[in-house]
Amino acid sequence: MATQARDIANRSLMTNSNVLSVSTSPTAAFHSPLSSLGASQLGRVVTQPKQLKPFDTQDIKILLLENVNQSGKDILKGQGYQVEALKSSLPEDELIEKIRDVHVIGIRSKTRLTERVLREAKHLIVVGCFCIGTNQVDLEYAAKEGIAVFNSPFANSRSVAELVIGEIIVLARQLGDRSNELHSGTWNKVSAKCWEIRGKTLGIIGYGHIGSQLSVLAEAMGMTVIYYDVVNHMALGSAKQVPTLEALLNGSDFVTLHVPELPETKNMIGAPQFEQMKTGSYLINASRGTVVDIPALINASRNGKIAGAALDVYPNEPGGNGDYFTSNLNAWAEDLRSLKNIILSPHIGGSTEEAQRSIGVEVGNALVRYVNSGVTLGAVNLPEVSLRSLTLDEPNHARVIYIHHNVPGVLKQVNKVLSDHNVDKQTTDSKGDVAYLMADISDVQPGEIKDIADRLEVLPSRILTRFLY
Ligand SMILES: NC(=O)C1=CN([C@@H]2O[C@H](COP(=O)(O)OP(=O)(O)OC[C@H]3O[C@@H](n4cnc5c(N)ncnc54)[C@H](O)[C@@H]3O)[C@@H](O)[C@H]2O)C=CC1
Ligand SMILES: O=C(O)CCC(=O)C(=O)O
Repeated sequence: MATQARDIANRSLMTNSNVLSVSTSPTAAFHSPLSSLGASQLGRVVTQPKQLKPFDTQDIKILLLENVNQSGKDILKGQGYQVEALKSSLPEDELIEKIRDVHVIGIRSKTRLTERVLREAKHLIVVGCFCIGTNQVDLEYAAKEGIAVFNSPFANSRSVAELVIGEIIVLARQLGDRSNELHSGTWNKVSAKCWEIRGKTLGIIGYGHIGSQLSVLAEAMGMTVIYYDVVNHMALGSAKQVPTLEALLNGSDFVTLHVPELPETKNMIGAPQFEQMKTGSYLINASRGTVVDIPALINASRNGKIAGAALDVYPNEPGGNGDYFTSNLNAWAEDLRSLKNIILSPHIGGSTEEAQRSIGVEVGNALVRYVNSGVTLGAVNLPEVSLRSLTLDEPNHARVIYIHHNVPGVLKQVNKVLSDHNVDKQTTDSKGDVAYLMADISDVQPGEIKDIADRLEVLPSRILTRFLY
């Protein structure tokens, strides 16, 4: 689909002055040392960002789902975009209705942007995943349609790692059960099968941003850390990489999963893997619900193979707060809820004020950069391409963005179209079958842009063309 309607130009190429909050206090903010210095103190010549036309920023329609943090909403509203923000996700048919109209959609982990949904998104140019995971988006299809996808690759990693540390202690001390008992009026003071975590072995599956952060925290609590990863990662502290999943399962008192949702990680922990775990060990899953075979976990808990588990993620998750977690959603839900020493949390690994605020700023800024200037730095499905901003000193310039099939001869054809003008700067890169070209051309009048657009439109390689001027 290559529609004229998705060719959005926009009024501003402004730089964003929001600061990224990585504070430990709810109110403090982190300022880059440079942000307190005026540009003149740095000896730079100040050039005003150029106001782009013909479209107003108010023409950009944005739909934010799943309670995106205020920091993200503020950045997008600050640009003058039309922002509609909903607290929960939407059922697929309602999503399709809404997505038809918007240029930008912001989601978290719940909203599935499948090919069926994206096919209807005739105006969509970019998706913001206000989270780490992007498994909920059909990235390949989006790229084929020229729709960029951004995420926040590590702003909530620390929050997940801290939750897991908490869960390790809560499981080792059966704290969830003791608390539930006392909430219902029963005093039950026990020490049998309650343990310190000092000296125990934590096995981390997936030693990426979260797994490695957790490794450091766990060692600080006196645990021994081993990890298994398909990639050979540098061990932090005294942690040791083990060669196989089986070696990790054999050697760990606590096993925790931090892998992405992939075909290879589906049911990565099932009946055979529970057999390989130590009797009386614990399993924690704060990655994706598809990674653990839950009926196998229920069996392993009932037959005493595992002494407890903590789950933050599920194959099917409710759409919003207040929805029920029952067998209507997952056939085994009631069995799971009835088990002893099982912590069930509603996908809150990344849900802290710090993480959500940082994600809002990071993804909000990425969306503004993409809409206003076409820069794809940080995109997960398109090549990462950047050009310095146009300024007021360059009044008759236009930026051409040409997303196209990665086939031979395209540059020659595009440059033929642009050849009546001076190409001041140009960059291009490809990722798989899709390539992204940006060019700033000078001495171009608004009337001439239509002509350039029309000529690019008909090139067979075209996926999507945008003009910013
Ligand atoms: N519960 C929650 O709220 C949150 C959950 N997550 C989930 O956690 C996952 C991990 O996050 P990050 O650490 O940031 O990801 P990451 O990409 O930094 O690390 C993932 C690691 O898993 C490894 N891996 C991939 N396939 C594997 C396999 N088959 N066997 C062993 N290792 C494998 C990779 O090599 C990589 O080192 C995310 O993909 C997301 O699904 C992320 C944030 C919050
Ligand atoms: O906070 C969310 O909704 C999703 C967290 C998560 O799973 C992620 O960041 O991948």
